[in-house]
Amino acid sequence: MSDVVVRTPAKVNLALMVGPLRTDGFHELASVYQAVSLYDEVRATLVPDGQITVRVTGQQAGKVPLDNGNLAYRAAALLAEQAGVETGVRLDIVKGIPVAGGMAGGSSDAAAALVACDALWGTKLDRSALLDLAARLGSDVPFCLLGGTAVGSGHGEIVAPALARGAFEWVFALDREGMSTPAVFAHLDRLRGAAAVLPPRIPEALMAALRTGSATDLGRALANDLQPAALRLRPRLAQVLDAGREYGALGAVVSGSGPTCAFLARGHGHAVDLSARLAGTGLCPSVRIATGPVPGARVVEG
Ligand SMILES: C[C@@](CO)(OP(=O)(O)O)[C@H](O)COP(=O)(O)OP(=O)(O)OC[C@H]1O[C@@H](n2ccc(N)nc2=O)[C@H](O)[C@@H]1O
Ligand SMILES: Nc1ncnc2c1ncn2[C@@H]1O[C@H](COP(=O)(O)OP(=O)(O)O)[C@@H](O)[C@H]1O
Repeated sequence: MSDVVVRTPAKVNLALMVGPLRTDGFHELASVYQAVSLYDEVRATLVPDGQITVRVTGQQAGKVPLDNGNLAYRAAALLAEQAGVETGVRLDIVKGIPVAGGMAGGSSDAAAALVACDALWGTKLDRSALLDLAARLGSDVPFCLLGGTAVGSGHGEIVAPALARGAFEWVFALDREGMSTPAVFAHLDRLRGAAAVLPPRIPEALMAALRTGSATDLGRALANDLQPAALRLRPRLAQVLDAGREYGALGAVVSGSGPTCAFLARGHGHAVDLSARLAGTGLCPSVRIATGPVPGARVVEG
C-alpha cells in the first residue's frame, strides 16, 4: 500500500470548564467534546527517503505551517521515532476545518496523520498506544482520534466516551481572523486575577441533556469558561452570539478558545434558515452547517 487517506472531523466543546493554572502551564479542564461534520482530509503517501513533507490545500491553506510547526508533521515524526520507522511520508492535507478557529483543526490533522501513518507504515499500534502518542501532541488530539461525544479531563487529553443519544444540527459562524489559544487562556487568568479557582466541573444539566438527547435542554446547558476572555479580546463576537439567539438558536456559545461561534438549531430546516440569517447580518464572513456527533479520524481509502 502506498497511499492512505484519512478523514478527520472538527470539534465543538459543549462544555469547557477551566480550573486552576497548573505548574506545567496547562489549566485543569473538564470538557465535553462533540465531533462535528466539518472535515479535513489527510493523504499519506509512502516515500523511500525517510523525509516527512507536508502540502496543504483548501480553505485558509496559506495560514498553515508546512514545517515541523505543522501538527500533522509532528505526529508523523513522533510515530516514526517511537516505532523505529525509517521510510518517509508525504502528507497532503485538504483543509475544511477553520484554521485557528477553536475547532481543533490542527489537532485533528495530527490525529489523522497518526492513523494514516500507522496504516501506511504497518506499525499497527493498538488504540491505547495511539491515544498516548496523541496526548503528547496536544490536549485536543486524543479526542480527535476518538470522535463522537466524550468527556475530557486532565488538561483535556484524558478522554472517555459520554453517555449520549441523538443527533444535533449545528451552525458555525466563522470569523475573519483566528485567535491564539494560549492568549485566550492567559486573558482568562488576567480576568480572574487573584480569586481562588475551584476544580472544574461539568454541569449536571448538560450530561442529563445528552442522556435524553434533548436539543432544547442541551442548548440551554452549553457552557464555556473561556467565552468571557474570548469576547474581551474580540468584542464583535458578542453581537454574533446575540444575532444567533435572536434568530431562535437553542443555544449559542463560543467554540473552544474561539473565534468561531456555535449555534444549536432546532433541526435541519432551522439550521439552513439560521445560517442564511447570520450570513445576512454581515457580522461573519462565512457560516457553515454541520451535524454531530460523528466518528473521529478514520481511514476512508487505502
Ligand atoms: C481550548 C481548547 C478546548 O478544547 O481547544 P481549541 O479552542 O484550541 O481548539 C483546548 O483546550 C486547547 O487544546 P490544544 O489546541 O490541543 O492546545 P495545546 O497545544 O494542548 O495547548 C496550547 C496552549 O494552550 C494553553 N492551554 C491548553 C490546554 C489547557 N488545558 N490549558 C492551557 O492553558 C497552554 O498555554 C498551552 O501551551
Ligand atoms: N495542520 C494544521 N492545521 C491548521 N493549523 C495548524 C496545523 N498545524 C499547526 N497549525 C497551527 O496551529 C494554530 C492553531 O490552529 P488550529 O488547530 O486550527 O486552531 P485551534 O487551536 O483554535 O483549534 C494555527 O494558527 C497554525 O499556525
